[in-house]
Amino acid sequence: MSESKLHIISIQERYLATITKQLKEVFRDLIQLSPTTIKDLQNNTIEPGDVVILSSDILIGFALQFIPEGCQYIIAKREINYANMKEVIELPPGRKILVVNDTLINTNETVDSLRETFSEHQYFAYDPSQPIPEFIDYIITPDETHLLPGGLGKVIDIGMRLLDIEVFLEVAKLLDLSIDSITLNKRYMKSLISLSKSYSSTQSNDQKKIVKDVRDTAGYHFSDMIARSSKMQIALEQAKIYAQLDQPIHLYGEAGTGKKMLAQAIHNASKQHSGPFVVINCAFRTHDLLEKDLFGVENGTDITIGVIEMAQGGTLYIESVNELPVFLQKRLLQVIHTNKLERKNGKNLIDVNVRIITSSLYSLEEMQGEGYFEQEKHVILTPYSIYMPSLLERIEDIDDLIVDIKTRLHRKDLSFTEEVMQRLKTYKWKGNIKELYNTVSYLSFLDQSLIETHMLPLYLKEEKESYHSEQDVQEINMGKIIEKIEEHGFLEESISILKVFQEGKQERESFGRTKLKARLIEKDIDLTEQQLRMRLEVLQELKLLNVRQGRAGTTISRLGERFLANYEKQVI
Ligand SMILES: Nc1ncnc2c1ncn2[C@@H]1O[C@H](COP(=O)(O)OP(=O)(O)OP(=O)(O)O)[C@@H](O)[C@H]1O
Repeated sequence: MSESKLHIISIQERYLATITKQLKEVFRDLIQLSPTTIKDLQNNTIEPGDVVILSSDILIGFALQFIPEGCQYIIAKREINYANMKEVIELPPGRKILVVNDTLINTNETVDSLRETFSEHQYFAYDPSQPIPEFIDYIITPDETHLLPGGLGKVIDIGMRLLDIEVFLEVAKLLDLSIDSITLNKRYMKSLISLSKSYSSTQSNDQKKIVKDVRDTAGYHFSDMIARSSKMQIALEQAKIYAQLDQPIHLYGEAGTGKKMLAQAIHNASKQHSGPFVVINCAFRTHDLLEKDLFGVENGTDITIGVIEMAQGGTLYIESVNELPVFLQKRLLQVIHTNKLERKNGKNLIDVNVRIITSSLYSLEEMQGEGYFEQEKHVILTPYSIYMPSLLERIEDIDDLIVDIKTRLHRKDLSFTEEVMQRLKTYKWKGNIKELYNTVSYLSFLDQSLIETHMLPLYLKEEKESYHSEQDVQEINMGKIIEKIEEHGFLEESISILKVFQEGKQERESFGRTKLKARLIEKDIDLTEQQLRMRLEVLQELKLLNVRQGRAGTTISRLGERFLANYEKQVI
């Protein structure tokens, strides 16, 4: 293995995980990889002699301050994954294809790659500020299907763009790796296949390899955690008390809510703070592998140490603990109770002193419920658990969180227009704080001091459905909506209209008036053109429908879906 490290720096966590996986597949154990998102980049992590890959040239200005003199850096050239292109190859020539990606820069890059290789078709970059062209035959997207406007015909998902072979050749040269170009080429081809859509969808979770490294640094403290909201303050108060108790702790909450950050802060406030902080994720590992990775294994004199031993004197943070099979939970519980560990095939008991913190999307009670583990119930590893609220539950923290990321990126000067702030505050943030950080990091690198709506990434610009309204977050006001529709005297018809749109959504279809009329006739509702228009106008006014220009047509909104679901419950 090379003495030097290869640092990979990216804005988006999801992209970072994918390219790190690709680099691991190609270089295997020839080099040490150190992936970091730009927001988590800290001083002194990159050392002279190391090599750095920056996921985009917009990071140069910011990242250079962390890269010591004499360190080489490479801008990651990205390429579409040809292993996913079968469907495109099979298209008859001359198709008109709309390309949808998360930002206009990325969309244009993807269009360029497609034009270069599949020049028999015409490509159009999707720009949400422009109407969608009428004549589109297909849509191509690199793993961004959630951004697609509805009802636009056939979608081909070509998967995330990966690193170009040039990046690998350059890294091998800069780090003087002992790998010849033929082997490197072969492994590169293999990485395209193993990271292709079809390959990963035919694999079971068990076969998937883990992306994250087990060793981690605990860089965060309680003082780093933004907590203006009462829900977050409660979580922090509990954590501060539990940190001193020397007991295992369970953290639960949606993805990206800061569970790992809190685990690090607990570690740093605990007796174990000078010991290691080790992370293992139970998802995507076979039971056999999990056993070896956790407890270690002995084969005669050949001993592999597991993460529990690695965390000796420190903290072991176990993510996705609900994926840990019961027989291993029982063994873990035994370690917690006895402070003794037995390796797989081990002859002796080993003394261990490790603080365990587990995390999951589920609470301990939920994990005890049926369905998570075939027949057996989850073993309660600890009675101490902390709920991490979602960003929507603590939306009053958003201003401080935005200031925090701007400070971390030395972009305190960056400001947002009122409209942008409004969008940030009403967006659904399904990926929670992680997604907020990715978004603000991206905006910080646009080289602008004032962010206006047209500069926002696609998902914030266009997807009205992704936004919540006051009613949506709190209680949807059923009575008021029903009253409003009943004023016009067409409640039952409106429910049928919403149902048609709901069915359409499941079939990924939107409707123009003609198609809608036909579907309603099938339900024995025959409305004139004018009656239909009036009903649609009222439903749109109540935000139960999203009406889009051009071929995108009309679809049911999130509020509409919730209204319908509640209405049906009430009727039953
Ligand atoms: N309270 C907070 N204050 C400041 N930053 C935060 C806070 N919570 C989370 N973050 C930021 O959000 C990022 C995501 O948090 P983290 O990785 O801890 O979430 P997670 O719940 O462990 O996610 P997952 O379940 O997806 O692994 C962190 O890197 C951190 O930068």
